[in-house]
Amino acid sequence: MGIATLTPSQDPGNRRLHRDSDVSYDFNRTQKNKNTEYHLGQLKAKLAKYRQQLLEPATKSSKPGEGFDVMKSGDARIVMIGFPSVGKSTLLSKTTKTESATAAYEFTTLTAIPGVLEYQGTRIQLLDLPGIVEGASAGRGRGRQVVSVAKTADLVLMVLDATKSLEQRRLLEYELEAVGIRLNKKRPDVQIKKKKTGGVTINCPVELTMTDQRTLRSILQEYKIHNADVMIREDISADDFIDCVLGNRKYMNCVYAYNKIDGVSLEEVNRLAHQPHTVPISCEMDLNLDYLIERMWEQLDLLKIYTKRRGTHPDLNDPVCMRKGATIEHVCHSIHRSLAESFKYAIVWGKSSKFNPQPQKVSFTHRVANEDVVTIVA
Ligand SMILES: Nc1nc2c(ncn2[C@@H]2O[C@H](COP(=O)(O)OP(=O)(O)OP(=O)(O)O)[C@@H](O)[C@H]2O)c(=O)[nH]1
Ligand SMILES: [K+]
Ligand SMILES: [Mg+2]
Repeated sequence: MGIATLTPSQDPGNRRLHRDSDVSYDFNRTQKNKNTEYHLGQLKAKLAKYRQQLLEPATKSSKPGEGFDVMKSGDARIVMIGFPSVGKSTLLSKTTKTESATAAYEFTTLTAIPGVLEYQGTRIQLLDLPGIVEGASAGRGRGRQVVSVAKTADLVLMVLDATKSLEQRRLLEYELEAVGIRLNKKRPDVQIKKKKTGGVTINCPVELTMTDQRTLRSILQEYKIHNADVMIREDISADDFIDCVLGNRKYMNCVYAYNKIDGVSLEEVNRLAHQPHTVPISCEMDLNLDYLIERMWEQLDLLKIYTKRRGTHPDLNDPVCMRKGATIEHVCHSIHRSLAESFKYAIVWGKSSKFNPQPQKVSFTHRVANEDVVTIVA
């Protein structure tokens, strides 16, 4: 039992505390941990602020055209991130009709090269990029350009060399995290509403096991937020909270592809295959590439929308693919450019219909759900 449940009225004079040395020891330790966590929380808030300042001038001064300006095309974009010579270009050449130069030396690829993956009736842009090096996010090599292109993707494909040290994955994750990308993580359920006066109120119906309100308040103070209503609906850490205060984090899905498994033991392949979001492949020997594409497609989380002309059956063979959060307006645009102009209303059947299984008449701003059937009335 936690000592915190004892109130003075339940235990006058704290007799139990004095008699039970184990408990008092625990109490001290908990107190000490709490202080450590508090100071660590403050330190992290300062660090995050400092990093942000480091990143800002570069983002502002970068002129259009300085990055890799490749037009987005197709239903979604996947960006390949990896160290030099792990096989990114080989993978692009194997899975798309685009040839990207490959060679045994590092930095063969010096710019962004787009290819198109065709899968399940969808066209997905796969972007080959230069390899990045440690310190990329701080400006080494073309690292900053590469990691900023990563932000434009719907999915990050981290390409790793199965014959190299396992450290490489953590190093790459660090580079992406440094520019505000969070991989395979949901945006924490936290709302911060700034006010003019009234101080800080923290509403938290769940128990916080990784941090406490004192730490969260000090983080707000660090960012000069002195008046705000904060609503926390899940057990977050101090880092999560800093992410929410900064508000510019990008939460992205990521698939880890370990290439060159032709050079490692079966045990190693087995171990890699059991890690979350991980697919072992060999580009050279054409191993597991189909499965990689299947897994990436799943992680893209696209919505399939079936269109139906009035008085006919829906066309189940040719869905329109949309990103999560898409509205009827997006559906119109992807059917035909001019459809949005003559739009009157739409009828939806499926999960997004308020009357499901009955249809609903909706407007431009209605959000569609996966496998909805939509009729556009123009
Ligand atoms: N053994 C083995 N070698 C591979 C495999 N895939 C690629 N390679 C080799 O790895 C080397 C680098 O491949 P690239 O595709 O140029 O690698 P990259 O990641 O695009 O490299 P940069 O553009 O320089 O960053 C080439 O010599 C490829 O032949 C594989 O599955 N197994
Ligand atoms: K190479
Ligand atoms: Mg390359």
